[in-house]
Amino acid sequence: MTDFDRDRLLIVEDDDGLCRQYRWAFPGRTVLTANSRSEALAVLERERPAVAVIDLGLPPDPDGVTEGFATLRDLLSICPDMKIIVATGNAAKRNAIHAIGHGAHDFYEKPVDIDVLRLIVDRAFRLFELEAENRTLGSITGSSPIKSIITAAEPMLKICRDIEKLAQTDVPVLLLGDSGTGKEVLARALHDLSPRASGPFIAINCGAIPENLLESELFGHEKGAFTGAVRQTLGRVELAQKGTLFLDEIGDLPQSLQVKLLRFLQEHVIERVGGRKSIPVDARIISATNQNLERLVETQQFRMDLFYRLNIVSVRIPPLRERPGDPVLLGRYFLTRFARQSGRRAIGLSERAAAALAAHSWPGNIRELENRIRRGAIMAEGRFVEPADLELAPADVTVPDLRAARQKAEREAIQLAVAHAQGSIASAAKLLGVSRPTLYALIESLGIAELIRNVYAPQQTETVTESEDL
Ligand SMILES: Nc1ncnc2c1ncn2[C@@H]1O[C@H](COP(=O)(O)OP(=O)(O)OP(=O)(O)O)[C@@H](O)[C@H]1O
Repeated sequence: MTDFDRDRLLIVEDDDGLCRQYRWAFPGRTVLTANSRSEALAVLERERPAVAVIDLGLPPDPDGVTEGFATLRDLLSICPDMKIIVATGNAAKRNAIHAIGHGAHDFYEKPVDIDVLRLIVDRAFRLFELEAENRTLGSITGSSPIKSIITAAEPMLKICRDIEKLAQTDVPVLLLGDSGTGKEVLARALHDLSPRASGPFIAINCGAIPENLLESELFGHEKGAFTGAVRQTLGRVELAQKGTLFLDEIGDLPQSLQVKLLRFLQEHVIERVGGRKSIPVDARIISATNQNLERLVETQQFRMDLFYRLNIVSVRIPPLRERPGDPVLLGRYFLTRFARQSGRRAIGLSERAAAALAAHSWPGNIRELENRIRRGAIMAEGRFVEPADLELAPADVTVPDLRAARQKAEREAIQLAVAHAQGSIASAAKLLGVSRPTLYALIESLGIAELIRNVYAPQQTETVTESEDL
């Protein structure tokens, strides 16, 4: 959902008196109020506020926080860009921190100090504005430097950086990756970022065209070259003059045409079918395949000399299951896009649907994800797409909590340091930048004393075994 109203503030609060107070507290902004989660969602859909303040204690659980958290989750599922500030009663800092962990922008403690809240709200609006500008400039691409590539996964970000560098050169690039991993999107990005961007980008799928038509499709033909050749026709290679030629499924190129393509790569000239003239063509070549070209070379189905010409630089694109976080990021992106294209109301991914996306193995990669989300956007009955709408089995919603993640990291760091220090706790403490007693305490609290004793420090004198501290 993109068309937010940048001055609308949603207050979700079940106390009518407080609601009235809030209405006067933000001059210059349109304050919308809701008493419950369902009202908040209705207002969100109608008015699209950029910032919300929600009381965690909402009916039917006014003394607890479950309904407040459910509201936070639902609002963010529909509008992940929205800035949400949570109000916590009774100095319950733990809840506030928990809320931030679940995507809230900020929190404040009740009773309300309007001046403080106004500052927090102003800051949230400012941040929203800035992010909105960034989104317009760079579209919602995760943190990807290339507009058309939505990703936040490190291996793909590295590829985007490589593509940016390769775009400045004219070397042939071979894109390797399974079907639907985005080879064509990357080929186009390579062209768009290159000095050839104002020239044509011409793609041809070598596997999709029958062999007897492929030659003329690639190199063109003269009038009368064969029955039915009623006029001169330019081939894709020639059409790519001053631009980029993208040869998809290059592994399917028949042997006879491999020779002709090789000649073009060596001499930068082509001959149309039925023609005698050599025509110079200046085109950058990008090829792609999901086959193992080296194997095809070994079995002599693909010419080795052509392979080396095409494979000056190769880029291996990881399958979607090896891009942590991307299924959900891309899922939200496609959902927003489909809702906008079809003019339907905005819907979000339920927590269960996000977990199912993250757990699925994506044999069809991004094309499969796109199709499933398209289906989900049509089938969803409520405000949220559920796993069944995506034809996915529900997965466990197990988000690792921060404490467990920290303990795991600490455990690993300590084991590494003790191993490095060959069992000396004093040296390990130095390596880790903590005092020796602190390290002993940590080892004990993490329950790894025995492991350290037995595995990492079997022969040391100064080990955990004889620790005076433990
Ligand atoms: N990182 C990405 N961000 C957004 N959309 C993507 C991304 N990667 C791929 N897509 C979309 O996924 C679909 C499949 O991508 P693409 O056609 O580039 O894959 P491919 O590897 O060339 O597939 P094939 O080998 O089957 O031709 C396209 O609709 C494309 O727009």
